[in-house]
Amino acid sequence: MSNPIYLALDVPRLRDAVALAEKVKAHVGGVKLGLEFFNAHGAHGVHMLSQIGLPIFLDLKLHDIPNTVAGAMQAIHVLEPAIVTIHACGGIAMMEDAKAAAGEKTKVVGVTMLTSLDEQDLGRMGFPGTPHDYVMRLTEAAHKAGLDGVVCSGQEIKAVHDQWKDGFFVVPGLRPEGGDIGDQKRVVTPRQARDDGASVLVIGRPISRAEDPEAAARAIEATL
Ligand SMILES: O=c1ccn([C@@H]2O[C@H](COP(=O)(O)O)[C@@H](O)[C@H]2O)c(=O)[nH]1
Repeated sequence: MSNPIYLALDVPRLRDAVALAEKVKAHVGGVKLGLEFFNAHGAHGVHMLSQIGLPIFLDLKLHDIPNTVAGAMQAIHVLEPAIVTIHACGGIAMMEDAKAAAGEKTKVVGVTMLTSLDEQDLGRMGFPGTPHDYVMRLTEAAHKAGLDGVVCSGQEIKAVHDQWKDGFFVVPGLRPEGGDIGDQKRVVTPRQARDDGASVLVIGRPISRAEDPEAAARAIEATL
């Protein structure tokens, strides 16, 4: 089985991102380039990281009208990402058009509810109900729209997997036992997320901010 860990490269300088990926590449299955990286380094940065030889996950969380999101998907086609994220709450038509515009080898996954939010946050934004219900509703919509899968927290992955047996599921908000959770709220360990059905385990700061990132990645890999 391939390594499900994708390292989130949320570091400001391109050369630091490349050096970090080089350091841990034996212990991860791919790299995730998000808004911080892509807005700073764009396509050039993606090409630089591609040279390391790991699959690239573009975590762009696209969220706009269908025509605009489809155009963005076409624009990144040339970068051949293995995975791209869009926001599932952008609607069924937006998700359908995004999937249709993506390259054949690119998995398009819908972000359901950010792992930095909890039930209280939902209520404060005017959405009654639990994270579980919110995630399950958006998962159903993403499935209906023909996406490859969703992004959810490790607290919902089991239910999501039960509802969508052959889906592709990305789980961030992961911390080794006792790790600092920072701004994340719905958190589980990498091992629990994997056991409950995650396809991809997104891990950033527990590796990138460790004193010895290579040792941290190796230790997390050993728990799986
Ligand atoms: O719901 C979500 C969606 C995406 N992310 C991204 O994952 C990493 C997590 O980083 P850590 O340092 O391991 O907390 C980060 O790039 C987020 O943008 C998420 O956390 N939650």
